[in-house]
Amino acid sequence: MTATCTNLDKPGFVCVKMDMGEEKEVVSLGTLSKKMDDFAKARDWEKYHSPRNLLLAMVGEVGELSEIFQWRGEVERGLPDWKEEDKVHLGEELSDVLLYLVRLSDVCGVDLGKAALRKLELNAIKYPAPKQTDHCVGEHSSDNTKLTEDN
Ligand SMILES: Nc1ccn([C@H]2C[C@H](O)[C@@H](COP(=O)(O)OP(=O)(O)OP(=O)(O)O)O2)c(=O)n1
Repeated sequence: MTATCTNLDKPGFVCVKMDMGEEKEVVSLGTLSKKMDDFAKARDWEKYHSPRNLLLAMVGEVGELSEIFQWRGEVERGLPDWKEEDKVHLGEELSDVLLYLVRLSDVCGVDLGKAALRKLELNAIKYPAPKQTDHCVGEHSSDNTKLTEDN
């Protein structure tokens, strides 16, 4: 990722220029956090958005998310056999969990993006990637990245 710019046509989206030159539209955690704050303020719901309430609400939504997978047996990546409406429902429940998580982090004064990046670094130290053998290592560093991403 090399540069970002605000996409004026699509509020909430940020256009990110990737290393290979292509552009991608993404939504930042900061945007979600701000929108949740606006949502709560507009309804005078800030008094309900205490850390404990938000945590319980999030856990409730994790339960709703779990129900979607309940009794289905193992599910293939990409959900190729799912109906479109089930995928939409999945997106809604995933969003509820994310929105409460973002809001919880916000009211606790935790910068979730920063904390998550730091945690990824700690994870990499705790679980080092296996050393690549001559057989695996390609000529370019991007080959090494690919190996890590696939793991
Ligand atoms: N006090 C509240 C209540 C709701 N929401 C927002 C965050 C969630 O994204 C969504 C949750 O709404 P519901 O509690 O109505 O839950 P569902 O949308 O899952 O509906 P249902 O439980 O009927 O399936 O609304 C919120 O911020 N604060």
